Amino acid sequence: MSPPASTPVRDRLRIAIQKSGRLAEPARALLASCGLSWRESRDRLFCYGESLPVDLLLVRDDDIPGLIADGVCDLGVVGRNVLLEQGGGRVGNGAAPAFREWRALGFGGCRLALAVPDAWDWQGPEQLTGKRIATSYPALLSQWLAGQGIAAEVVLLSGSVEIAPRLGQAEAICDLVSSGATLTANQLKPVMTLLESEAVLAGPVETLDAARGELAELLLRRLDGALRIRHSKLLLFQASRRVLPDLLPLLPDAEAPTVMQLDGADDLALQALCHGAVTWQRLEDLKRAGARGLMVLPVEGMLA
Ligand SMILES: Nc1ncnc2c1ncn2[C@@H]1O[C@H](COP(=O)(O)OP(=O)(O)OP(=O)(O)O)[C@@H](O)[C@H]1O
Ligand SMILES: O=P(O)(O)OC[C@H]1O[C@H](OP(=O)(O)OP(=O)(O)O)[C@H](O)[C@@H]1O
Ligand SMILES: [Mg+2]
Repeated sequence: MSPPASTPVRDRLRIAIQKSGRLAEPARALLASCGLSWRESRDRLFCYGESLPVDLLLVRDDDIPGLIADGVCDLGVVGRNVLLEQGGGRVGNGAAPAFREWRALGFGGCRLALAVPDAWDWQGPEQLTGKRIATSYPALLSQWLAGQGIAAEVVLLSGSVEIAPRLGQAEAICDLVSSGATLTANQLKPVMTLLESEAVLAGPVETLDAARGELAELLLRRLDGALRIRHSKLLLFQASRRVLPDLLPLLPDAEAPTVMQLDGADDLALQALCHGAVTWQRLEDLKRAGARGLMVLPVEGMLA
């Protein structure tokens, strides 16, 4: 996308993140783990990138897709729910897609679900025909209803959607669910999942210009490394060669372990990068299978 004539060309990359809210801190922490650091402006709405020419813009999450579409920022961290809702809304209005998901980031997990009063005997989506459904996600709900071939009325609310059935504004709702506590507190039950969501790195559909494109590539490489090792641990231990066939099946999530021979012909030192949880239970299983001197180390960084 070429910037409007009045927009000066930028050679610094600009990333929008939520100013405050669920995604604010994890987004910042993830970018910091990619080696980015910033100096904050006094109004705390803009952070100037110090370690790399990558600046942060602190905004409401709902504004992030539009800022990317307008070229005001290059990338953004936002819920998939918001990105797809706004994308659906734009396409519904005849606009071309301007932003897309570049990476799933593994935090901010929730789902967009359809919920009905506990008392309903839920038989299936056709029960929604002619009903009013309250939601803050009209585009995603309308798409889903159209896909199911159901004619229902979409009632738009910007928040506190779960209370709508009790207020008589709607018979059902479609909203984000995480623990399910808000639904339960409002005597509602989830019956369909429309979307599994998490925080994503969003970027433009079109490629960025050379300078910012290179910065974005660098950031993506670091991000992929950071995401890959997020739950990884380095496992060090020793074992006899003959128990290796018993140990390896206990490490299904490990990259091919490094095996070093120790002085005694039968003695090995092993080093395995495990991408799944290394629990106490797992360590005890490995010990039982013949591993000795087990040690679990955190992984600070990785570049493939
Ligand atoms: N209950 C939840 N559990 C986990 N993640 C959630 C939950 N609710 C929302 N999210 C995710 O976090 C994102 C941000 O939620 P938050 O409540 O902070 O947004 P907001 O109130 O719209 O903030 P803003 O003030 O920036 O507009 C949501 O779009 C969604 O992707
Ligand atoms: O399943 P749960 O864990 O209960 O979470 C779901 C609730 O969380 C979000 O609301 P939030 O707390 O952000 O309030 P808001 O919608 O008024 O911003 C969402 O809109 C649901 O209401
Ligand atoms: Mg918001």
